[in-house]
Amino acid sequence: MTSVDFVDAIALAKHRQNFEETEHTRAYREMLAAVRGFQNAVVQANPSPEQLEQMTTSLQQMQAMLEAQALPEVERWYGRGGGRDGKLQLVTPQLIFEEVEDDRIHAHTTAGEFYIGMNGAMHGGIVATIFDALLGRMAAGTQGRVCRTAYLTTEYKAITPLNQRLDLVAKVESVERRKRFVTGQLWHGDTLCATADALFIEMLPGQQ
Ligand SMILES: CCCCCCCCCC(=O)SCCNC(=O)CCNC(=O)[C@H](O)C(C)(C)COP(=O)(O)OP(=O)(O)OC[C@H]1O[C@@H](n2cnc3c(N)ncnc32)[C@H](O)[C@@H]1OP(=O)(O)O
Repeated sequence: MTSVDFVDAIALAKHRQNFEETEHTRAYREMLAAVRGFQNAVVQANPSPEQLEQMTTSLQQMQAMLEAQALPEVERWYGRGGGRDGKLQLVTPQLIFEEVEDDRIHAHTTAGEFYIGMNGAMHGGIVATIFDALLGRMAAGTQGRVCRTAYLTTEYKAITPLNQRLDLVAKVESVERRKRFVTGQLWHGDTLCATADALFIEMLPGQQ
């Protein structure tokens, strides 16, 4: 495939769906887990000036090491993967997929302190981002349909807690031509914390 082919979302998505986890990519997944751990720690501490200087220098060194190896999107591992452990990504807490059917998904997650809004509640934008990832996976279904979000509406019904298991349910409500209407629920135990409804549109060849 040439870089021109990757202007096409379907070509890019199909290329990226074809991803086999190896020992090397599992080590990358572990590194991302360490980044999550770091993010959770960094929001909770007020380090001393000496510690801050030391950490800033170390982070700048790691950043330079990564920048020297930067790759075009098509070649990166980031954003790929799937299966039970979900994608290699940092934009939401890790989603664990327990059941994936063509019209229903059950997943769970536990969000660390990094995703805090205020007073122990998850940030509302993160709740919506979790739904975009979950409902996007629902729209893709078991066949890996390539879809984009046309709209996503989220209702916040109760505080979404951090550091506790959250259960996520998604359903396809209806399908009309390229349109897939999907809904989602986010539960903490018996408490319904948030709901979402969204429209995903299946992409046409040539669309970005
Ligand atoms: C390689 C990467 C690809 C994989 C992606 C994984 C994505 C994960 C999910 C995302 O977060 S995507 C990022 C956020 N979404 C976007 O950036 C999408 C921006 N919008 C668009 O690109 C276009 O608007 C879109 C592709 C969604 C639709 O444009 P089209 O020109 O293909 O569709 P068209 O306008 O012809 O509409 C098709 C049908 O959907 C309906 N429709 C479109 N947008 C609508 C809307 N907002 N509300 C209600 N209906 C809508 C439209 O009326 C029509 O209905 P009918 O079939 O009944 O005629």
